[in-house]
Amino acid sequence: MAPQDWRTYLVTQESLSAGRSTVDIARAAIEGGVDAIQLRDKDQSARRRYETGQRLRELTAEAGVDLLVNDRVDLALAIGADGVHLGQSDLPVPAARELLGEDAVIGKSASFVEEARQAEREEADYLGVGAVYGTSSKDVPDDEADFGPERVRNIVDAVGIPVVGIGGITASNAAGVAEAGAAGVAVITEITQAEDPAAATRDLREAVERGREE
Ligand SMILES: Cc1ncc(COP(=O)(O)OP(=O)(O)O)c(N)n1
Ligand SMILES: Cc1nc(C(=O)O)sc1CCOP(=O)(O)O
Ligand SMILES: [Mg+2]
Repeated sequence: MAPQDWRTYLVTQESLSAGRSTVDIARAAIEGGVDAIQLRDKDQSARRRYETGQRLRELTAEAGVDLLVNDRVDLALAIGADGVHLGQSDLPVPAARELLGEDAVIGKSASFVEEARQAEREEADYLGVGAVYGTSSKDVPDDEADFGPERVRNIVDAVGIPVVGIGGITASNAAGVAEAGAAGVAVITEITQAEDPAAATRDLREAVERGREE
């Protein structure tokens, strides 16, 4: 599936998963109809993420869900992921493309219009734009924090590649992010901390669909 068709995108973080494993959360999110999963778990060793990534690859391949890896091109290659999500201080998109190949899906983080334009010039396939709302899942600098759907709209209007909103997104505010022009939403805790992660994924998807129709 292409990034413009992603409605819901799970970013994994086992330490925020209420005692459940990333593989169990991913399985439930797949049951709930998630479109893409990013292996993040930044606090874990490469070896541990490799082992988790192999399981995620099996599950996502069977379900037709896209699998991306946060930051690490080597890990993406090792587990046969569909692509990688790069931040502002990671490898430039063309260097990652050289290693992963033309078919890889490469996403880039952008919090400002100029970062978004630069990512598009580098031929990123999609943008992760945040933090749209307040989040305690990651430390975000003040000028990138809780900027609201208006900045999502500004970025969507400035580029021609799909935008995924991230940061503090829940089923209650996701429609507003989609209404601002985002193709979909990426979340950690809305799914990982939910009592029922499959239902949380379904609720998020419904909210995005509603926002897209506005
Ligand atoms: C979909 C998506 N968007 C943005 C990010 C943030 O990436 P980055 O800025 O590199 O921060 P870390 O996640 O690496 O801490 C993301 N991971 N996914
Ligand atoms: C990984 C990440 N990146 C962000 C950014 O703004 O780039 S915010 C974030 C954490 C998202 O977690 P939650 O859905 O629990 O708020
Ligand atoms: Mg990163």
